[in-house]
Amino acid sequence: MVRSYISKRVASFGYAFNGIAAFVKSEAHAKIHVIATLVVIAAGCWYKITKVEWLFIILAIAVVFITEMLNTTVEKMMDHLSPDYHPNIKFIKDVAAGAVLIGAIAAAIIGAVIFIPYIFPNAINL
Ligand SMILES: Nc1ncnc2c1ncn2[C@@H]1O[C@H](COP(=O)(O)OP(=O)(O)OP(=O)(O)O)[C@@H](O)[C@H]1O
Repeated sequence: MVRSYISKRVASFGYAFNGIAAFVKSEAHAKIHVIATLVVIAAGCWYKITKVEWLFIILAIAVVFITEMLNTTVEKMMDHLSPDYHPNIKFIKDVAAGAVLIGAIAAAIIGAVIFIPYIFPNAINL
């Protein structure tokens, strides 16, 4: 009983990791996010950003990936259910894309507020 519960949970983790791998493999946006994430992590290590700054960076990375992954699932679901043009599909896809945009803008602001003072120490203090 306990064993089957644990093996089911382990399998669920496997499916979730498969989902991340499938997303990165199939979506061009995902590859760009992975490269951007690696650049940001390298910059964070290089400038030795603080613990709190790391927390914001991790949150920003997560928001970008989560919104992009949910947007991709919404797009795939809509294309599967209704490949033809429909105003409701337009609404659903546009709202999902809007969520991605909000996440990306928030991440860009967080990145700028954290890294600009490190990159340009003499610039205005953000
Ligand atoms: N079946 C449809 N019915 C109505 N409008 C649609 C439909 N498919 C796409 N659209 C419109 O086209 C926009 C782009 O849709 P699409 O699925 O191509 O997303 P995308 O952002 O270009 O995705 P990706 O670049 O990840 O393939 C949608 O936001 C929506 O406005």
